[in-house]
Amino acid sequence: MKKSYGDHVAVSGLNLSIQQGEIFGLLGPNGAGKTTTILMLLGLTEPTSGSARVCGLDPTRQPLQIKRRVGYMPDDVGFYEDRTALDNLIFTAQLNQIPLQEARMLAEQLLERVGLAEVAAKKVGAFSRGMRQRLGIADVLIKRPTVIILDEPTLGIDPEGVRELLQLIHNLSRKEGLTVLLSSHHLHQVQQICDRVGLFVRGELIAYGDVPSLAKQLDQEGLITVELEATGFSDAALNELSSLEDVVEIRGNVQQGTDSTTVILLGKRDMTTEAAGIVIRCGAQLQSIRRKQYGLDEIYHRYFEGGGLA
Ligand SMILES: Nc1ncnc2c1ncn2[C@@H]1O[C@H](COP(=O)(O)OP(=O)(O)OP(=O)(O)O)[C@@H](O)[C@H]1O
Repeated sequence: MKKSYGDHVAVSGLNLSIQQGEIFGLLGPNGAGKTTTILMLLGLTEPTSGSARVCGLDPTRQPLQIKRRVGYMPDDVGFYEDRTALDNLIFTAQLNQIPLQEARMLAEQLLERVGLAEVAAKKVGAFSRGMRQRLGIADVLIKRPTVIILDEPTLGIDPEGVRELLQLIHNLSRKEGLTVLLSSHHLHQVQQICDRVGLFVRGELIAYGDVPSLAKQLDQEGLITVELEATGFSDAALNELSSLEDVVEIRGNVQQGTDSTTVILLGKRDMTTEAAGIVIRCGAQLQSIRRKQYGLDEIYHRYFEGGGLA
C-alpha cells in the first residue's frame, strides 16, 4: 500500500498483516505516516497504489461495512461538550442504529467498564483529558466493533491515567478478543501492552515484530555490546581487551570522583566471559559485567532521533 500527496510520499510500500485478537502498535515520530495508514485502513483516504483488507473487506470499496466493524478513536476525540457522558454515548449508539432502550443500557455498561459510571451525568466539557480518552474508548465500543483503531490514545494524559487506559485496552483485547491497532510515539508505554510493534520512519515501516525480535533485527549491524564496571582498572587491561579477536570498538570511562571505570565493548560475538577473565587477571576488581540488551526506547532513540547506542 502506498500513499502520496502530490510529490510527497506519506506512506511507501507498506506490507503488513495484523492478526485477529492482537494488539499492534504503530510507532513513529510526527509525520511518519501513521495517521495516513489508519485513514487508508478506514477507507477515509484512498491509497495511491495497492490495497488493504480489514476484516476481509476492502476499505476503498466497502467503507460503510468497515465503519460498522471498526471503531476509530482519533487523537482528538470530539464530543458534545454541553451534553453528559451518558447522552454522548447514547447519541453515538443511535447513529449506529441501536434502539434507544438498548443504547441506554449499553452506554451505562460501558461507562462502568471504562471507570466513568460516577460521572455519567456530568457534562463532557468538564472532563479531563484522561476522562475524555476513556469516554472515547466507550464511544468506539458502543457499536460492538471487532477491530478498534486508536490514534495516539495516551496523548496528554498523566502517567497514572496512561497506566489505567492501557490496562483497559489490554483487558478489552484479552477478554473480548478485540483486535487493536494503536499509534503512538511513546515507546515505553506501547511496549507494555503490544503483542507486536511496527516502527515507521518517513513513511516506511522499517521493522516490525515483538519487542525482543525487533531489538535483535535492529541490533547495531549484529554487534554485541558488553558493559562492565571495575575498580583498579589499568591500561594493561584496556589493551588486552582491545586486542581480543572480533572487538570492533572499546570505550573506557572513569567515573568522576571514584576509582571505578566503566568499559563498553562492542564485538562481533559475545565476549562477556573472556572480558571478565581479562579484568580479573589484570588485578582489577570486577563490580559488574553484563551483555547489554537494547530496549525499544534505545532503538527508537537511535532510529528516530539520530542518537547512537550507548
Ligand atoms: N492531506 C494531506 N495533504 C498533504 N500532505 C499530507 C496530508 N496528510 C498528511 N500529509 C503528510 O504526510 C506525512 C505523513 O503524515 P501523517 O499524519 O500520516 O503522520 P503521522 O505519523 O500520523 O504523524 P503524527 O504523529 O504527527 O500524527 C506528513 O509529512 C504529512 O505532512
